[in-house]
Amino acid sequence: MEGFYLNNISKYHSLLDALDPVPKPRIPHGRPGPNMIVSARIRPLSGSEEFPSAVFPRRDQGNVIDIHDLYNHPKGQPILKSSDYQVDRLFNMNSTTKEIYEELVVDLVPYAWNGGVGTLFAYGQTGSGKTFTVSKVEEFVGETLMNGNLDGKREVYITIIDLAGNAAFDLLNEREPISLREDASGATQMVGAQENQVFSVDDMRTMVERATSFRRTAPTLKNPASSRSHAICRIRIKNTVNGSDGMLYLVDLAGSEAARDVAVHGADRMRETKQINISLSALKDCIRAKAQSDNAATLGKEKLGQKVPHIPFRQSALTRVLKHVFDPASTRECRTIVIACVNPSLADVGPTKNTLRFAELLRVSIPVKEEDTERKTAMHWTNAQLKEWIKENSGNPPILGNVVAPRESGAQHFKLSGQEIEYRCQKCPGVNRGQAQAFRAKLWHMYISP
Ligand SMILES: Nc1ncnc2c1ncn2[C@@H]1O[C@H](COP(=O)(O)OP(=O)(O)OP(=O)(O)O)[C@@H](O)[C@H]1O
Repeated sequence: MEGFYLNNISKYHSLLDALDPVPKPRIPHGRPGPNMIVSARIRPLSGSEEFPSAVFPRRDQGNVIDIHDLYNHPKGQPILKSSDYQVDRLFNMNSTTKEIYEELVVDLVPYAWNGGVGTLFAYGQTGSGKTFTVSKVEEFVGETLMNGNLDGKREVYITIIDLAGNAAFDLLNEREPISLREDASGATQMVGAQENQVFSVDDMRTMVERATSFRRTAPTLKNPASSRSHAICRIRIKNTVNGSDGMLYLVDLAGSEAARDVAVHGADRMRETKQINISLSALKDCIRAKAQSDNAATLGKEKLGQKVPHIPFRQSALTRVLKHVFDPASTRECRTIVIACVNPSLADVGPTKNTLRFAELLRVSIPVKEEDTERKTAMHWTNAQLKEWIKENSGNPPILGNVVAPRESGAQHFKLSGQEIEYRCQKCPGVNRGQAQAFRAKLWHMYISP
């Protein structure tokens, strides 16, 4: 496949140039639930990358990511196959980890400081930037915890382990094997793992670096130092006065690798890849089931006696350690942040689509109709109200030429942010009330709400 892409790079560029410059709008299907945010980070192409980017983020248009793949049409010329995906938060090639930390992660720290359980996962294909992101986030978390700006007195302890298949190892103790056992309360304990107290930012940095040096890596086609295990950094924030301890779990998952990527390696590597993929698949099942269960709770389905999904957290060591995130019986409040990491290269477009398809599945979506009164109002405006709203909200530069007089068909034309838009009201032939409302919602979403 890479040969096909390589031979058709100029064709790819010409197909991209011919694309409609106004991307397809995407109607949001809801807004994120309070306890789970699903984000994506697109890393820059590396200097040595021979393929162009196939990933086009639209951060200011509802966090949509367009992917343009090249399809080898059996009966003729290659054609573009385009798809788009939407996440709750999107970070593009220029975003720094500091920005990601400040926009997405920083709130988890005071949340855990005050007794909550916060978890961050980075997942994605091998070489997509998971370790790059999580290791920096760990450093920033250390700074926030240790800078003395959080109220109250706490003690901070850190444990860092890695999981390879069902075996677990202590990365703060030279990768000594440890065991995972359930205690009487059903919580999974990392038996034998060191828990070190952290007194300063430097302490935290040193421990994270030590753990990284013991992490198991091996070269893959995409990454010469690919992490072949899942690393879990657990930070326990002990409340020495009262209340329960807060927890932060920062999880750098092993990269998913397609069989073709490991084809050059031996049977052991194939087995290892299979193990990684099995545990990632178990994790996906659990996060997905949890998202559905949260959705059901939000919509009140469980009250109506409808079945809530079973969460299979016993399927792997990884999901057992992270049981608190999924366990419906848990009484502790948890917040989870998912970062889907993406390498934008055209050669990686297949795994990228898988990563983003899964990110979409994880989103807990609270229906906009029921929850977002502002949007609900937007959907019920009259045409005169819509005109007024466009006039007032089109920002800078304002709508050019204002709203053009209605045409015979009943359609109105106006320019918003430099783009000509045709608004079709319900008087237009073939447009019913619902479609007119949906169109207003689309406008709202694309141009105003983000
Ligand atoms: N946002 C970024 N900016 C610059 N370089 C990056 C970025 N993200 C990743 N890289 C670089 O890309 C390479 C692969 O990144 P990294 O090791 O974090 O990938 P990974 O997803 O953890 O891979 P694996 O699953 O194989 O361990 C590294 O050389 C890293 O420095």
